[in-house]
Amino acid sequence: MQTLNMAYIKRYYAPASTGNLSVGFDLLGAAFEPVSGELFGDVLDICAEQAEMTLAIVGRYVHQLPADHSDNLVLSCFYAFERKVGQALPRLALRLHKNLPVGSGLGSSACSIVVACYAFNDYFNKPLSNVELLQLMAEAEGGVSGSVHYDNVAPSYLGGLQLMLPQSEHICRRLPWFEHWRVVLSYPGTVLSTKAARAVLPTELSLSHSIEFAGMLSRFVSALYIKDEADAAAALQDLVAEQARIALLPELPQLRAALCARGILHLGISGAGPTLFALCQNDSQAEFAAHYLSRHYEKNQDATTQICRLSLSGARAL
Ligand SMILES: Nc1ncnc2c1ncn2[C@@H]1O[C@H](COP(=O)(O)OP(=O)(O)OP(=O)(O)O)[C@@H](O)[C@H]1O
Ligand SMILES: N[C@@H](CCO)C(=O)O
Repeated sequence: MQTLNMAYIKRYYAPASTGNLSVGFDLLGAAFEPVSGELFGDVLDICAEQAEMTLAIVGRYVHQLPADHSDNLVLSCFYAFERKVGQALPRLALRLHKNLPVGSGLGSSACSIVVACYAFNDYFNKPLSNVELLQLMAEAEGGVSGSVHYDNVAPSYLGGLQLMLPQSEHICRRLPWFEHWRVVLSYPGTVLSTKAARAVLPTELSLSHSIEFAGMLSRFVSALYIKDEADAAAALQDLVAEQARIALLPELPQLRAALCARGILHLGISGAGPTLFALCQNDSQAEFAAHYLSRHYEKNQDATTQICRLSLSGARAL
């Protein structure tokens, strides 16, 4: 209990992230931060070195986490980090500010994993390289969702819009982005586990479908590089997950039609959902989308809608 009010030695932050970005199932992800400057991501305080590991949890979404803190990803990341480093590390008093809702499609588990691994590596003088750290994060994320995918951990750690590069030693690469784009993230307040949302996915894609998927992702990436905003927006088509997941988010088509009728570029599923992301060309569109989604998509007191820009820096010490 004492850690709840303890001063901290170091404080770390990792931002929310949107996996898939509609067009890049498991291969594309972006980190976002509210334009208001609010910290919409988890914060981890290292409060003291001591004989045993302890974790206190505070923050808006603490009630969505298991009551038994020994199950918390922050602690499992500490032991996984210690194993990867290969030497016994001093035990810490930790405090997690759980600012992201769990099972939301905002990369909540990834965010806790990223902030924890980043914090331990920084605090213990960087024994792991960027790539080793990213692999550790992805393994931890795989343990939660049932499959190793980097599309939340990579952007939350490195910032920006990240494209995964299968079989490359680089793991992922940052893509260009339109600086004036705003993304409205709307979380309805209901929980959807990533495992459950993955269970409904098709296990195979036909040849023609695979080519269409690869083609649409290529169209999006090339449009970003040549700065063709209209073509990039037109390529935001989910040809893998949306059809299978629509039964879990039945309001999406109607909400999308209403927002796109106002010139908003796209409304898609953030990660596995239920959060939706609206891609907007400017602040006034973003304000409209935020107002509309707050009114028509939020369902309870856990809900939140945030107007965001791309998080350029990702995880960091505060
Ligand atoms: N610090 C933590 N943050 C988030 N989830 C945690 C944490 N510690 C343990 N968990 C558990 O990990 C699981 C996270 O589930 P899940 O992957 O569905 O959520 P999510 O990461 O919020 O989803 P998404 O990636 O779609 O945003 C839950 O069972 C949750 O109780
Ligand atoms: N790419 C993952 C993201 C989970 O947030 C999925 O859609 O299942």
